[in-house]
Amino acid sequence: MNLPTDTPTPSVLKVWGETKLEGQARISGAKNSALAIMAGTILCADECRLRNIPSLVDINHMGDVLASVGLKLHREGDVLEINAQEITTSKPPYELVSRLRASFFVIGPLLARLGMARVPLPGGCAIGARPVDLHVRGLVAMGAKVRIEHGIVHADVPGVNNRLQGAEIYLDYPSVGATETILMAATLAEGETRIENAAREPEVVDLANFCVAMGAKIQGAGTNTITISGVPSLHSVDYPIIPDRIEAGTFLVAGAITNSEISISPVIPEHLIPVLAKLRSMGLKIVTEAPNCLRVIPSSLQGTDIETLPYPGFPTDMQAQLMALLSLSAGDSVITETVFENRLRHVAELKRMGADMRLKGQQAIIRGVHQLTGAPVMATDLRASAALVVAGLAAKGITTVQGLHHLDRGYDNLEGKLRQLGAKLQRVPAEETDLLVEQPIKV
Ligand SMILES: CC(=O)N[C@H]1[C@@H](OP(=O)(O)OP(=O)(O)OC[C@H]2O[C@@H](n3ccc(=O)[nH]c3=O)[C@H](O)[C@@H]2O)O[C@H](CO)[C@@H](O)[C@@H]1O
Ligand SMILES: C=C(OP(=O)(O)O)C(=O)O
Repeated sequence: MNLPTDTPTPSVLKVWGETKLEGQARISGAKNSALAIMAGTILCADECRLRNIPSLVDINHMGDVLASVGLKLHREGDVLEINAQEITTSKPPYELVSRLRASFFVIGPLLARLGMARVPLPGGCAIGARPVDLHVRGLVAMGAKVRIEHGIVHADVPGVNNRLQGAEIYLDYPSVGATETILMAATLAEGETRIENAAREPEVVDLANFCVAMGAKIQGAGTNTITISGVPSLHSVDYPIIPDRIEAGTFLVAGAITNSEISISPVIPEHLIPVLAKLRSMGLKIVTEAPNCLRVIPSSLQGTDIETLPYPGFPTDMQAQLMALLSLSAGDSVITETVFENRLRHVAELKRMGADMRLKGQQAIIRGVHQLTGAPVMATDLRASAALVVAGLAAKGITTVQGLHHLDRGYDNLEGKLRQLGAKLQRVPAEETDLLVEQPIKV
């Protein structure tokens, strides 16, 4: 595929602080929609054309996973054509699958198309244990025989026609990935599948809309009960990916933390409801300039409490960025991370920059300070990397962010887009800076 390659490592990002931003940021297609929909193209024995695909290392890696099972991919700009007419194997290799979480989502479509799949346990951000038991239980309920051996999930559909059977599936937790795996598998199953306690995230709805555009029969996506009536086959489609609500939220925080007036588009404001509600409750003025364009206006900000939850609750993928903002907001705040058990490691890094915060179990307790100061910091996961960059834009002096492979996984040209708004950032080889983080600090 004609996609960006991994960042040559090690390099670090120097961020000059006390920046004012100005202008409009263009929001790319949603990473988590694009990745699931790329897996979904396996369902169609023809060519699919996906538009608004972001330029990300994760997309590149997902492309490699699809190519490894025989799909043909061609990318030009933000258009990605995927032809799944021929699938040569049901076994994507560990080296590719282990690079990202979403690679595991191919198990549902592979099983639906071929009646068998051999998929290694996935990778992704080290933000928790992230088991796949809910995915597997859903497939088993639909008639698959599944065993996990040597880190590989072996799934087979017994019977003469190798077709999964519709089933009633209750998810113990509204997992995004499990909902997507089961939804895709069910599109080609025999009979009706009902997913109860399904995830309601906009990316799940986008995947369902994509499947419906290919001829699938799906009702209820976006609610906690999704019903899928299996069809024998799906047809090719030309489909645009929704804008990335997490990238949009990150830019809103970038504007707020630097006391700047910027606008962002295209966005679907409805997808940002929990983020907008929280930002507005902190005192941030955000106006709708056009149906798909939001403008953030400089405002003095008050601390607040945040609890991450499945959609329409506050998204865990915006937690780190909000923490950066709360570190500079007046008064006390408490952030409770309920979705992933290991997603507060940026607390230690923000403390390096002078933030007043401490960890108590799954909570970060924050006391707003007047100023952060630039420091060498380490990105511990994807959204932590963005949080450190936006904190660096506000801080006094230079912040040097290491661990950029996280940033490149999920942000389409964040530096370029910020630079266009007037920020000063530069990627330099690690050896050209003497500010590297050596010791983790105690929280
Ligand atoms: C590629 C992608 O779309 N990634 C998103 C997706 O991840 P992902 O699909 O992995 O997230 P899930 O919603 O599945 O995970 C939520 C919680 O459920 C647990 N769980 C999940 C599956 C399972 O079989 N068993 C189980 O216990 C997880 O460990 C986690 O604690 O949704 C997350 C929650 O909005 C986002 O942070 C990720 O950015
Ligand atoms: C956690 C994330 O991604 P993934 O599920 O791919 O690790 C994320 O997008 O913040």
